[in-house]
Amino acid sequence: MSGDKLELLASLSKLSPEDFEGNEVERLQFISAAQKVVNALQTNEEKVYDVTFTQPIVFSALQICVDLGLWEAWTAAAGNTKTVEELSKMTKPQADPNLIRRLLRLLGSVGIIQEVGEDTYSATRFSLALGDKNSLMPQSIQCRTHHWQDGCVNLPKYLAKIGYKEPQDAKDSNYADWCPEKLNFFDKCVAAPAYQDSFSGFMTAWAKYKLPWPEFYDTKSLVEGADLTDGGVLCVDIGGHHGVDLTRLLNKHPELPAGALVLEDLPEVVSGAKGLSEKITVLPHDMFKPQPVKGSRAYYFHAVFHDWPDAVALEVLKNVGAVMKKGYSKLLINDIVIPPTGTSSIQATMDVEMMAILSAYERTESMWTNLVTSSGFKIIKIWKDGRGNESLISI
Ligand SMILES: C[S@@+](CC[C@H](N)C(=O)[O-])C[C@H]1O[C@@H](n2cnc3c(N)ncnc32)[C@H](O)[C@@H]1O
Repeated sequence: MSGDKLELLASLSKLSPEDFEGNEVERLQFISAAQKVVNALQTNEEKVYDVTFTQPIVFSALQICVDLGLWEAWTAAAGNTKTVEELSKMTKPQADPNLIRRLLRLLGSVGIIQEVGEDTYSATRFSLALGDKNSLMPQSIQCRTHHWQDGCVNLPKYLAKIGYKEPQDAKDSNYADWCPEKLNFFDKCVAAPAYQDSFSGFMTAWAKYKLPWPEFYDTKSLVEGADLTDGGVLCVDIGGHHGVDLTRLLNKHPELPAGALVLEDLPEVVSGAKGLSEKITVLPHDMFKPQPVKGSRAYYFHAVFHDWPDAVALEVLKNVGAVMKKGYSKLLINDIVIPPTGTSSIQATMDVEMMAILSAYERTESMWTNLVTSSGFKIIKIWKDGRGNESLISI
């Protein structure tokens, strides 16, 4: 290889997130450019090998090491350099050392762990996180096994079965088609606590990654225009899961009184909300039933409408519209707005996964306008997160 290519390789291989000093847009542009380089350099045979052969088996190896408690034990041992023999002794039940050797060789070859010598490995930032439940990475791996994996495998068969119509039926979904009990996604989560836990872990990890909404939406004017006397409510977070978004709002406005923030989700979901501020009222509620909190300053939905096709989303909007106070209440929808061009792979993946799991979709600006106007609302402004992922639609 020529000297300048070697120099370029050497400097690129030293890059870390810290080199971008919190400039997320630049970091993401760099990743996208690096992926284009890989695409340009790979032959078709290498590409098909990677997508069809490498990626599925790498995932299996990750899950097996989660099941064997290997990541957890290795992280507890500070991720220190270990031999295959030592690592296989950490597994429970104790696995055959040669089985572990072969899995680790695969994971070393794709950079999940680092090979430092013959049969010897050290941990990486990612493998350490795989062994730390607080990072929510093990739960996220489990979530693919519980939910995404079979849904993705079934989608081609399901689409052929329904004549390649765009899935729009929230009940007769691809998920229900493959699920042994024929349940839909959220019903399966309610029926099987382990499935709810893995989904909650994945979603909490993803919520942590997102830019907090009070950083790109003007929450100050929301608070200043609110009447919080006599138990007035500032914000109801509908489908708010474990309350991360209300916590972020409270962190920005710590002066808010108790009761000003209301977290709503299904009972099986809000029961998992731990360590919330006492200022946040937790209200188990099914959003398909009439909204119990009337005249709040804001009704906030984050990544909720992307779970539902328009016909169902309209029912939810109707329930909220019925309790909003004219000229005072605001509807805030924090979700992806698919751009006309240049959709990121994160946004496009979310869109097609929503098809596979829920017969749902991400929406373009005109799709949002149609949905919102069909329920008698009007978009006032779309606030972008500045990172090219989500936007806050203020109505
Ligand atoms: C994709 S998650 C988004 C959670 C959270 N807003 C966030 O952004 O992290 C969708 C949420 O809608 C909730 N959900 C589903 N069906 C619901 C229903 N009928 N009533 C209330 N919440 C529901 C789920 O439990 C889940 O927490």
